Amino acid sequence: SYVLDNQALVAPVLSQMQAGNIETTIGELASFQNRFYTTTGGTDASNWLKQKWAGMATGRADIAVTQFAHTGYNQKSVILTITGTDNPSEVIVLGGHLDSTAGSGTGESSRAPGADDDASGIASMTEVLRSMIANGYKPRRTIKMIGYAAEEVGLRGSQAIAQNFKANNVNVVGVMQLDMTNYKGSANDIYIYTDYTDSLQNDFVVKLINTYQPTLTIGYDKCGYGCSDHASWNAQGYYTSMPFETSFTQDNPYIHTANDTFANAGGQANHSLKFARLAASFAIELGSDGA
Ligand SMILES: N[C@H](Cc1ccc(I)cc1)C(=O)NO
Ligand SMILES: [Zn+2]
Ligand SMILES: [Zn+2]
Repeated sequence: SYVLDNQALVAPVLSQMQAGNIETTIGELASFQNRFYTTTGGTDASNWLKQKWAGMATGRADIAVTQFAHTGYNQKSVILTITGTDNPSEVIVLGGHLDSTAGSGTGESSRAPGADDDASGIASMTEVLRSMIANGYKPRRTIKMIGYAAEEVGLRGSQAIAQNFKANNVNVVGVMQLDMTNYKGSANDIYIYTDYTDSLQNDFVVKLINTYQPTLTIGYDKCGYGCSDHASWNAQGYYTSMPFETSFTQDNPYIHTANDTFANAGGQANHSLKFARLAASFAIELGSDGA
């Protein structure tokens, strides 16, 4: 439910989260020449993320990491599953995309670091995972973290996954998308996007920010189109939210170029940490609810 009644579980996980760890993961992902959905870099990045998350989950029998193969291109999505203890059929999804692009004509040697778009989102999720494990957190519901393939070419990875989940009647109770979390280009800290998302869940997200990160300021905006993977889940009727780094007109000008670097987002991950903490509070508040 959207009642905040798991503060004792949320607080220690949030306090342990650090920007430096997010910076490290952004650097690792940005070091691939590109992560485009049809290149070897795109395939290598997917395999790398699977190995990284699996390594972090060592010793946790309730955590599994799999790859979701897509038809028509080699890059696979990566799905980490933390199986719930006593209410496992109800599922929370945190998502970001692992592919990157340098724009039209991206090929094997194209440089596309995608530090903000969307290494920042993957790195934010990874820090959530690390702190949950460090604190021995075990959810009652199932929590899935998904690195989508092929977002840049039409939300293709998330569309396949959301359709698959719907076809299999997976009871996803909430989805949060983290796409671009580290470029602070606007006055407010977190912008709640109101199109292709769910308004009641968005109100819950605002409550999470006001409760767990009360110094942060909130803005609202719209993309006007399906601007990231949340739209794939929305299309299948699932509740989604997309907290975003800036207002629509002030978005990161470097994305989809070789200049989407960590340095060009300010050379620190403090903005991403806000989104990582929001994602952690979202997953733990919802994930700790019984049937
Ligand atoms: N279209 C999105 C980028 C994007 C998303 C939201 C806003 I506001 C501005 C720009 C993309 O490239 N996602 O990978
Ligand atoms: Zn993106
Ligand atoms: Zn993009």
